[in-house]
Amino acid sequence: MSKFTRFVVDDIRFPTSTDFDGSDAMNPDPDYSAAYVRIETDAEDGLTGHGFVFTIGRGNDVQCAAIAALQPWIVGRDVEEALADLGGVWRELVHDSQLRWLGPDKGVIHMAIGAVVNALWDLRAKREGVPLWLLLARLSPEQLVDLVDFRYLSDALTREQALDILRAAEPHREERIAALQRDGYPGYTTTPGWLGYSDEKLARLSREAVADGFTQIKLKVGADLQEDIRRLSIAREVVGPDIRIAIDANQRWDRDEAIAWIRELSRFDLAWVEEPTSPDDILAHAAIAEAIAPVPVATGEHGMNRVLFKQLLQAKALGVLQIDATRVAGVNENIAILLLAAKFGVPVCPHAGGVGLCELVQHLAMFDGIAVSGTTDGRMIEYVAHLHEHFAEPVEFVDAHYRAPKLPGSGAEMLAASIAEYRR
Ligand SMILES: C[C@H](O)[C@@H](O)CC(=O)C(=O)O
Repeated sequence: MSKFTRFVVDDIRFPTSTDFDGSDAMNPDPDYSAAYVRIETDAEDGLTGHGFVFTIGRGNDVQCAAIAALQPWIVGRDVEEALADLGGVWRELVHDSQLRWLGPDKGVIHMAIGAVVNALWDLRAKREGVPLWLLLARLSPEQLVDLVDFRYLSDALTREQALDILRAAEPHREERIAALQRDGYPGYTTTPGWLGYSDEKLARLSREAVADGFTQIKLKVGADLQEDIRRLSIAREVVGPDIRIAIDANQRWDRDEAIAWIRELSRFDLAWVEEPTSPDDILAHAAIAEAIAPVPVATGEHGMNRVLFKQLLQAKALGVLQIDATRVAGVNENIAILLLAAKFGVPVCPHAGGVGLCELVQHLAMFDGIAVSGTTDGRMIEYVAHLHEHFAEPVEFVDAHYRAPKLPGSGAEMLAASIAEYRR
């Protein structure tokens, strides 16, 4: 029997480097930051659980305060009991009437719960000696549905339907695990596409992406139409007709502006149009999706909770669903969203532009490919080539594929030296 004894929150900020830009139409100068939590126990194994929320600059103060406020919910409780029932812990935190009042199910408090839930999953995977993706991929369908809260979802997805999805994928799980360990999971890159890069850098990085084996790149758009046309002309010229180019407006447009702007850019043969408008505006997304078909709308990195994803799917408002490992309330809620996507037959291509998001979200995509959708067809994880060196198990990326993580845990643990150097 052991207890949770310490709960340490660190405000970690990585200033934008001269080499890496990271700017988009709504975030001109982002300082990538992490509101980072480490949970300790009095167990002899000395293992710790790590989780974080990706934020930008001073917003990290607010997020750290929200995570710190959750300490009384964790410290002092029994470790084995909590880790054996992470569905119960999730429900307790998300349905707590005092925390719920601050949402419900949205904003900094919801993301704070996500960081804590993810830290508990990190600890559980370390205790079981396996990477998180493998731990999840070997849970039974019954254990997986017990992690999910079907309240507010049952008009689109019931527990029984979720069980059917998971049972359908169950027979070939071990073959898919072997294939993942052999081949990796496909990725696409946003590295060439940040708004602040010169034409020369855009062309060079796009050329390098193709040489590195990528079949898709992503360009930020939405600040200026003529600039977008110029930058897309350069990228298309460099990569040729066979490489997919996705665009990402980071919520810049109103509905009708989005439709008109995208029509101007459609000559560049777009793979998808990401975050065209407010992430909460389901009807505008549906109208945009209808107007720009067959080019799919992609969204989700700012999706606040499972209910929003349910409605986006019900309204046919997205064609590519982008989960984010630190936006909703942790692993459990992302399992619910993966199940919803499978129910509606929509591919999941996770968001990973930020610090540590590649490290975390790869586990969820790999789990999806093995045990939920059971496929990687039409699916890719975003890849961005920066800040990986701060993590205990940085992503391993070979021939445009994520290699399956091998170390026990969720990938969230940062190196002590990096925390010491970048902590405020
Ligand atoms: C501010 C972040 O860099 C954001 O632009 C990332 C993002 O939207 C993406 O990678 O997609």
